[in-house]
Amino acid sequence: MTEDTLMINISSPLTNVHSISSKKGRRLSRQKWTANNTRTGKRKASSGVQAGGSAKRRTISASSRHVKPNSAEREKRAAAPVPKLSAKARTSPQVPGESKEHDRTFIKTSSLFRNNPEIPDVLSPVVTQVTEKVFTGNSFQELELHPHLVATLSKVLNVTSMTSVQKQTIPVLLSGKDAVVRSQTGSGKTLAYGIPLVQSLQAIQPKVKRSDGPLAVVIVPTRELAQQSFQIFQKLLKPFTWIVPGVLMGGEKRKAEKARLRKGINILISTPGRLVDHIKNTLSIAFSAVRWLVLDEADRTLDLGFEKDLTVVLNALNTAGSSRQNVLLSATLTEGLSRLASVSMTTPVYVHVSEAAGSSAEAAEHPRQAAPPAAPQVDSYAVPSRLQQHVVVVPSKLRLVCLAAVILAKCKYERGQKLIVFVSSCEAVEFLLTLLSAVLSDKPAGSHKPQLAFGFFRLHGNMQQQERTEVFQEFSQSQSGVLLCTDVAARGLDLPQVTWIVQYDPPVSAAEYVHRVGRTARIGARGSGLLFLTPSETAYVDVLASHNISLCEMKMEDVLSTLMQDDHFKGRGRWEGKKAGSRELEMRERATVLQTDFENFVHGSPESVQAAKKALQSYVRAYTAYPSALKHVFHIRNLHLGHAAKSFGLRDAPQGLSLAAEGTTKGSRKDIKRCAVGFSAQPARWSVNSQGMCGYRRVESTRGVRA
Ligand SMILES: Nc1ncnc2c1ncn2[C@@H]1O[C@H](COP(=O)(O)OP(=O)(O)OP(=O)(O)O)[C@@H](O)[C@H]1O
Repeated sequence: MTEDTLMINISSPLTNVHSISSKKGRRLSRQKWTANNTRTGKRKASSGVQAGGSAKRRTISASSRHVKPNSAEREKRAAAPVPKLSAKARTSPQVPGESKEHDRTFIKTSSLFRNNPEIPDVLSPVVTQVTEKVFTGNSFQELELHPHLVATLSKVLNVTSMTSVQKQTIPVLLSGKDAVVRSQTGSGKTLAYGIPLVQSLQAIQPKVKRSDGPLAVVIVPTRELAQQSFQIFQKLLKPFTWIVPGVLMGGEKRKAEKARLRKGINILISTPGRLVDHIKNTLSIAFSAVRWLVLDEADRTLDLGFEKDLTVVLNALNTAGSSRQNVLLSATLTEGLSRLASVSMTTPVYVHVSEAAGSSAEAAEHPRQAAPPAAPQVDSYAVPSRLQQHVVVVPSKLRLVCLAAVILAKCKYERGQKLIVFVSSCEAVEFLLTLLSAVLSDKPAGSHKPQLAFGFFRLHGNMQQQERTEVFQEFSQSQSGVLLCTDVAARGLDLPQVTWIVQYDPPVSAAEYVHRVGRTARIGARGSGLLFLTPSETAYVDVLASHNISLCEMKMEDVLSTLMQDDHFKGRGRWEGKKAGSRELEMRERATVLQTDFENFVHGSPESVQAAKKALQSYVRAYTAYPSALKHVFHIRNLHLGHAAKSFGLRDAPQGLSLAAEGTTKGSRKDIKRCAVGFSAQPARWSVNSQGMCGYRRVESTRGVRA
């Protein structure tokens, strides 16, 4: 046994893998790599707990990233008494059908709590958070809208008073002007453009006919947002049945879409790629009647590399020649968006709600015309005032158990909590879904069927469209549960009653942070966010602060303390009621038990090991692709591959980890566009140094990279 490893013997009934949802697709994907996977009857874990070992002290040194234990500390540890080990493992009650698995004894879990970098205190700079007032005291009746439209707003959409962005935007758009609209997430931007659009189309005489084709084109970055916007138009158009909305998006059958286009769609909602597809291949698409162009989440549409597609769309619209109103909206205006505004718009009105909120009432009444926003304002993002933002600093090795503890705390020990967990790749979403749902399930007494007290859902770009739609609807309607997803769910989605946003893998920019966290605390509701950072990534807090975003630190120990409520993860209970510090020691032991469960599960079958490796590979690949402006925070050389492997339930850093471009699947490319950068053109060779840290150098090989 190494200095770093000790064995404890934990016996608890272990369960078979189970499915967590009635959905066939999800069940199948889980069963794929879990069919042979049973958890061992004996769990042997190394807790790394020393009898006299108090919690590692935090230091305030922000520069101490990946600090190795100094020699004095190492000596102290070496000298510390090591708990006596049981020579023989206790066996757990045998579950029928698990006898073979029980032969797998003496599995070691190397210490979770040793050799971690020290956790610096997070000193979030003091910033003045930009806030916006969500509601105004003004009702829609004050506007000159069709009475049926006002009635629909209150009866069908259940809205009566205007939000700030609606109060400022609707009159501008009703007057026929172009607008660039920025207001915080969940503030009602969809209706801010939807209401004037419907008001203007219903007033056209003679009445609009299907055969007129598109009168309005609404472009959104994701399929789910396209569906969501389409549904809102369906509701708004209830009294105006002669106006037909329609949606076009990737993943749907082109032939069916062509048929609908032929029949006639008046309000066309589409993702950019699919619209370009139809512009190129569908004869019946004609833009001569278009009067409105709306780019919702316009900065994201550019981010995703759709700039080319947008150029095709704009050219097609411009060639058709009709004059039209242009509207760009986003909670995060960027330079790219302003550039686009100057390309496609004439003297737009800039509606910036946060500016107005902080300035005089008169300014609030009169949005600025034509002048683009001043530079500092562009970088200050407003976030909902009832959003509580937290950050937790967790060493790589402990990430997985901390995530599990957060999920248990919210979903098992509290009621009615709905979480969204953002991770960086499709592979990691799939892997975590299977792992967490298997390991965090309960097995009620007298039953061999594991049960989850809450549902897990997943959403990423590698899923079939039908399943994406089903999951989106299911999670929307669910009262509680956890949605594991990539950034496909970061923008625009209005999922009701989401209470927590967990950013397990940090986002690629402050703007993406704002959009992700904006899936909660919508339209004046409360909500919370938790950002996971490793000790080497704490400078990200300063990056966010430069955009006026302030986070409050949550201590890792507080997160892990949930495990004290869950006797599934009870070790031998050696620390119970003993001297001071015993609670922390027991908590560490429980964390180790949980990690051992994860590792046993992963190493229970070659398929699951493979899935873990694939997920780790995609994580590392995503890590290499943070933009250069964030390399001082997220640099691959700061990533400890062995520690990162632990957070995927792997006992060691895998050999031959391929980071080649060919390993990137179609879906993950879409979801983590950043990951494609640099691999195919200039492959790098990865290596792990004696401390297990990653490094890379450029190589000529086109076959990619190996650790
Ligand atoms: N005037 C209103 N009164 C009450 N609820 C409203 C009002 N306007 C919109 N809402 C509701 O607020 C929620 C958020 O609206 P919406 O999705 O349009 O926000 P958003 O500003 O576009 O957010 P994001 O920036 O995240 O896309 C929706 O559920 C919508 O029905």
